[in-house]
Amino acid sequence: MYIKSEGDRKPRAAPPEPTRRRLSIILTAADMEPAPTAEQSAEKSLWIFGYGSLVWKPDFQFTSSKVGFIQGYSRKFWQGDTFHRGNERMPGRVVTLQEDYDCCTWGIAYEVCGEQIELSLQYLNVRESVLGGYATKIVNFYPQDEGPSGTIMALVYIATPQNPSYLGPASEEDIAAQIIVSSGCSGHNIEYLLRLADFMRFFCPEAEDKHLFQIEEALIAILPCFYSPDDPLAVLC
Ligand SMILES: N[C@@H](CCC(=O)N[C@@H](CS)C(=O)NCC(=O)O)C(=O)O
Repeated sequence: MYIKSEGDRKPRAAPPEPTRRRLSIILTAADMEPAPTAEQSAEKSLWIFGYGSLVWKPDFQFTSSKVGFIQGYSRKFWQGDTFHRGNERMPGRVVTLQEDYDCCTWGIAYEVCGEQIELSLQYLNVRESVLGGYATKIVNFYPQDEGPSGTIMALVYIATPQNPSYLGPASEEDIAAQIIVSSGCSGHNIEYLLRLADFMRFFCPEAEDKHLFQIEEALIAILPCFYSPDDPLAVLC
């Protein structure tokens, strides 16, 4: 099943060969854990959909994960961040979801079972809501390569325009310029952008995301030193 993604459908040019380090970071998040045991299957489970840093840094225990998408939203670098990727004087820019009927947003859904549920929600409440300004919502998640019958209800964290850190729309060039000068407790804002772009290139090559890749292109145009065919993150790591 393929839902029209943001922008055009044509696959992008073949991505640069991923270096082992970059792909190993992304694979950690997307690695399929062993099938749940019978006891786990009998346990309660919750699915959590990630579309920003959660696709490459979930940092909570989960039982399984699936790459896929949610419908009716587009991913935008419209949320300010004064902790993880910025500070009060120079807020960074991280992603949130904008309601957009014709679009879908790709990411990873993580299944948490049993005690993983409370532990993951406690952790994400601090990381996403307390420190990030995100609120929770329940959405339908469509796993890659599964039909409509495979739809899964998932929890997602969205930063609405009502939260105090919301920055709203800006040109991709201005967003790139803000990302270049921002860094916070979790690292540089450039890393946040490039790891998300890497995830999309390697796990969702068919799912165009114009906003994300235009920001990446604008950043590379400003700082060509940050982009070498083998590892754009070399300078940061
Ligand atoms: N809720 C989105 C965005 C999450 C996100 O990027 N949140 C920021 C909070 S401002 C974060 O956790 N950053 C951690 C980091 O940048 O390493 C997701 O599902 O991935």
